[in-house]
Amino acid sequence: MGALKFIVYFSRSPNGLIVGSLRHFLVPSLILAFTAVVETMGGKRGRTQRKHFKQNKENVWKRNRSSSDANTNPDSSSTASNNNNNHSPWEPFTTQNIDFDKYYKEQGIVSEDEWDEYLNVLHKPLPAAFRINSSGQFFEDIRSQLENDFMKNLAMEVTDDGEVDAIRPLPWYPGNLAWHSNYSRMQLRKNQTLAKFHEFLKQANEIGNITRQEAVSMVPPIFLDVRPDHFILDMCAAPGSKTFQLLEMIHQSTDSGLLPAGMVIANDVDVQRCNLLIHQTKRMCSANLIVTNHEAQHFPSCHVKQKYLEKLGMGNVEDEGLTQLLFDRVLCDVPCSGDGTLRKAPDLWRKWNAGLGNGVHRLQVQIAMRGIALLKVGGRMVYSTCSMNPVENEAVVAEVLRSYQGSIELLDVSTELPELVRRPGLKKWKIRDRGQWLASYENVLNYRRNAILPSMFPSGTSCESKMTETDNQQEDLGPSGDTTEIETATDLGTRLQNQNSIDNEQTDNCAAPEIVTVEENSCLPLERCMRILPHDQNTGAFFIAVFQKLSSAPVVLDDTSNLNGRSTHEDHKVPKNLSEKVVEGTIELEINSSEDAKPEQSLLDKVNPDDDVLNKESGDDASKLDSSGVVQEDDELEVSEVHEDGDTVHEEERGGSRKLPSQGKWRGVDPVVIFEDEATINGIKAFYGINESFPFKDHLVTRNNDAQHVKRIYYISKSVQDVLKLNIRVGERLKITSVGLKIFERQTSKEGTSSPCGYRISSEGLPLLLPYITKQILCASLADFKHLLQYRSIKFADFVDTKFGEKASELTLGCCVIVLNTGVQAFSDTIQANASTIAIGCWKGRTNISVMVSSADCEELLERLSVRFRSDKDGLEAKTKEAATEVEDAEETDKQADAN
Ligand SMILES: C[S@@+](CC[C@H](N)C(=O)[O-])C[C@H]1O[C@@H](n2cnc3c(N)ncnc32)[C@H](O)[C@@H]1O
Repeated sequence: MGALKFIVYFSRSPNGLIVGSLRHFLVPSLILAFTAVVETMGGKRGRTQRKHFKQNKENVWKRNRSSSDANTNPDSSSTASNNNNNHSPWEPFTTQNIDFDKYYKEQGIVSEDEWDEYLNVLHKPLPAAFRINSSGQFFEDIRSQLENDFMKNLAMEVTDDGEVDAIRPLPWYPGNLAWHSNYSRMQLRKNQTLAKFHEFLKQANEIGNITRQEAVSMVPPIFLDVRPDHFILDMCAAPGSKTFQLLEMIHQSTDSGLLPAGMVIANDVDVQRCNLLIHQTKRMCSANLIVTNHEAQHFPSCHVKQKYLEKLGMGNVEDEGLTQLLFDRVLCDVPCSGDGTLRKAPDLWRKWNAGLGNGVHRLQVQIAMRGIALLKVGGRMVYSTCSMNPVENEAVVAEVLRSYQGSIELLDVSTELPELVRRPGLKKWKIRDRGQWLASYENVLNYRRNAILPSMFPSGTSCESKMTETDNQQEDLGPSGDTTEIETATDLGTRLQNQNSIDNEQTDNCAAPEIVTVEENSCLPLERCMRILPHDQNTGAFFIAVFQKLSSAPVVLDDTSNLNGRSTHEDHKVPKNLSEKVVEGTIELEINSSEDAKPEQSLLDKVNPDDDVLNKESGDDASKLDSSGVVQEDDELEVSEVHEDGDTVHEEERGGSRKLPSQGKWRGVDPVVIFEDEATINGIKAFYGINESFPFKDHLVTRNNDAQHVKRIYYISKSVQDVLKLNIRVGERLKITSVGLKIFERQTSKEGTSSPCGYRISSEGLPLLLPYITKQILCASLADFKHLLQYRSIKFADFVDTKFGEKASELTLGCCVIVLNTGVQAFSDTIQANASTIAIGCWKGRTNISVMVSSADCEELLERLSVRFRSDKDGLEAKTKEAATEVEDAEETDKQADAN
């Protein structure tokens, strides 16, 4: 059965990094085609990505120190024994982990009689899944090809496991737009039909017509309930599969040439992963996207206060555009231990231990808190992880609910997406630390209180409050009255002794609690959370919780917060209970950021005289916390408009309307500069005959201050423009790594320099501009259009339609657009483009027309055309001929009219 194989796995490691591992092992036959993401991206991947993957490559067979060290860590001791002592690198990797089994059995993640099935499925490779890009021009064709061709033709092709219907739509995903495929790579190559399917997947993925994505990972954006006018923040966005989904959602129903009113900010802390994100989302061609690079828990506030505007004599907030950056939707897909991806990343079996989840809990809470703070009242936030662990899931949700009590609600979404099988969140769980079970915070030894936090436990209470509670109301221990004693003080003493010997560490400062420890049970409605488990519908695992913000929450920051097991360091200041001191208004968590604000001169210096103040402010956000820990509302960003001497600056004093200056303060990040070089813009407009209704002003940006040497010009939507303007106003708090859609590119070829226009239209920008172009645009017959895609360059005289060849020769030297005549269009010079218009960017040279589209794009487009037009091929050609005759007749009539 097995065959010796080299398999390259790319998987999400616990911290969210993509880990590539070259494995040398006996394949039990089911190695999924999609697992080797590299295969599809390989040849085309940019330098940055290759470097990134290379750096993370790890041979899971190589015995490293951590596996031999595992004996010293009680939580991974059995993992080490699982690896056994035979150091042969040829042995299949382990998919067993006794600690894992113990941990999840104890948590009651599934009932006892389900356990074997659960584990059995968890050990199987993950079926591949992909989504059709619903905002793509060909999405209906692709869906119908899957439904009518592949699904039917492959109906007889059972998988190696005997699975029938190995490709099928995911029943819970709207509109048959997401699919499951369970063929192994070997199978995909076995016969022609499967090979064709494989080729289809590779090609469509590369172009962006489909996106490979784990089925369960598609769920969180659906629960966000996105509308095209929403401002959305994706807090931990890389590598960007969910960002892509969010962009699809806002673009879905937008007409050709128009942009939605909403926008997405996709953020990730890791610069290299931001590059993956940019690469991934580039396929979406969106002018409504900003990619930022911040720690999500410190994502900046961008807020210019109303009363400050009043102070400046600018009372009308409407006139000032956006004055605060809050979001209608926030996706909080946090870094996690990742054990929900075990089927895709089996190397995790070896690495898994309970400490992984404990280690990320604090960060997860901080990110989720920040997400809520940045949410508009009435807005939704989805919190999700690809982990099954309650400490990363229910415990985080509970802590957020406790901190924002009353001002947020955990939504019951049980009626949404009814076909998705999911389980309610847990109400009780335990914490495992260093080989010991802890049912309550009072079990935590003093010296472990830096790592094990009160918020990890179902009650969420610290020792002191717990003691007060137990003293006062022993009987009131949870809504169900579950007071099961699981450990007595004597047991605990014995356990502490055991732990002491296990850890071989001093226990001088151990707490010696004398209270009875009871199993905790959360009184919060955590059953509204959703846990998707692998054996329910043959997927990976995921956890999802949906919050709604009910009111602008008052908040107190307090050093003794539940997250502060360790110290009173500023970084750990997070909202605590809201019952004490409060401040009105939106929560502003201004926590000391480790990010680097560059105090360098930039274009901003010339425009904004307050730069020194701004730098000071963004470098020292923690100064906003007063001694009591209360956020000082008055400080909030108002200094962005105040001189150091305290004088306010009026807009007029700066010389009228303020320009959008560059983003120049972040080290290593190119500035975002509004491109307003009139001569160049007018030249572009005139060359392509771009209709005046196309909005240019303040919609073009570059990453280069020097207008004369701009290589790429990007287009931004009005929503993105508003955010950029606000960002300038607040002192460039957002560190923007990518923004907008590449619309024009400087000509670099020899011939390009002799064209009257120095810029060509990029493929990404063409769909947006198409309805507005009136010059340098021609309509070609299907035959000529296909020839162009096939041969990539055709001499004027060699076009099938000689008239088209003549017209092409009359175009001005430079970039041009060739539109496919689908029969409805007459061969005239006025082309009425709409969402269904198929067009490509070309180059009109001295003797020929050449396409300016990658060969992969050409191949995919050819494939799309052959699928779309195969059924009515004859009809189309007849229509084309008819249209050509009509035009000829019209021209003849014109000529006669002219002659008369
Ligand atoms: C689970 S992955 C996100 C997957 C992504 N949402 C998607 O669907 O493609 C977690 C991401 O969080 C990022 N991350 C880790 N710590 C972070 C932090 N403090 N702030 C922002 N991002 C962080 C990691 O770099 C990683 O890309």
